[in-house]
Amino acid sequence: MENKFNIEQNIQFICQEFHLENNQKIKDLYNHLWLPLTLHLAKKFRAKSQPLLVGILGSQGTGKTTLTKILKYLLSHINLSSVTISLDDFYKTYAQRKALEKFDPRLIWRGPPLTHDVPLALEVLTSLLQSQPVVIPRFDKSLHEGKGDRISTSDKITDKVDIIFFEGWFVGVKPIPEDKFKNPPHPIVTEADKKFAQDNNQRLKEYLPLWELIDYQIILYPSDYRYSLPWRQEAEEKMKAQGKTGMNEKEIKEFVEYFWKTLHPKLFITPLVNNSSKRDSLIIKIDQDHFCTDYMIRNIIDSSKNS
Ligand SMILES: Nc1ncnc2c1ncn2[C@@H]1O[C@H](COP(=O)(O)OP(=O)(O)O)[C@@H](O)[C@H]1O
Ligand SMILES: O=C(O)[C@H](O)COP(=O)(O)O
Repeated sequence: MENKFNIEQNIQFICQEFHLENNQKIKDLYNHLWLPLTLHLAKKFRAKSQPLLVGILGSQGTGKTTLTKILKYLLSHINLSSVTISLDDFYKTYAQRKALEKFDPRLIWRGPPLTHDVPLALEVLTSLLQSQPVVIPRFDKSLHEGKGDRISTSDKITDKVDIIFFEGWFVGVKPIPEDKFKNPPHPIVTEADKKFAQDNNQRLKEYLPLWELIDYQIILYPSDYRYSLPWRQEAEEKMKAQGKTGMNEKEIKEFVEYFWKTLHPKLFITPLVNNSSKRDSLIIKIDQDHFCTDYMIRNIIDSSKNS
């Protein structure tokens, strides 16, 4: 199956298309992560023989969007169709979030539990899993000075899709025991911060039916969660370079810290990583330049190469 992949040509395309520097690290990622993972997902799909829902969890800027685009491209080489949906696509509209802010003034930014339309997400993902025609909403983060809004151009899917990528900053994250908030990590400092974190923990319950649909979970796990700040700045710069409006530096910092206060990666993602089972999840440990540092990954997915 591997000879369907022209390595040099694919790497060149990926780098050009996704604005990555063509270097040895990218070649290593291609050989040890992207290609074996593509084959692993194909194997999982064939075993299920129905659409496979792959959840991709990673804090801000870990590379969820880039990874799903690459996997989508490689899957097309073995005639598997895929679609990517972001948790962000299910954000409530700008107007709905303005109303939400009146209900809870702490919801000043998009992001926390309650700012998504969960029933809509359930409807869309269930339809895709049942190969029913569906309209996927889309969200543009650049609107309203970076606050974002749902856009009118949605994606209509009428053909059967083999693999559904569902990516987002807390896709698959579950509520944690209350005692974990006794000595919370920075920047959860004040009593008000603590209360906000605890309320978000409770509000996560609404999302559990969504996570139950996931067949296979991938977690992009940075060696330091604080990398989200430079990554987010980088992404916002790229957005502005395309002529779109975005947040300024101060706003980006507040936004990223807000996410940490909402569902802190140390509280919510680290336990998932520590308790994951190899059968239904894959942990991809990454360093600051998004390079996968964990060669164990080969052991997990190597078997797929022979299929
Ligand atoms: N494997 C990679 N190598 C180098 N840069 C990457 C890689 N993956 C993502 N990036 C860069 O990191 C930034 C955030 O990536 P993105 O895919 O948008 O993350 P997310 O969707 O998790 O927010 C972007 O500027 C992107 O080009
Ligand atoms: O609303 C957002 O900007 C995202 O949910 C978090 O950012 P990300 O796309 O970098 O994860």
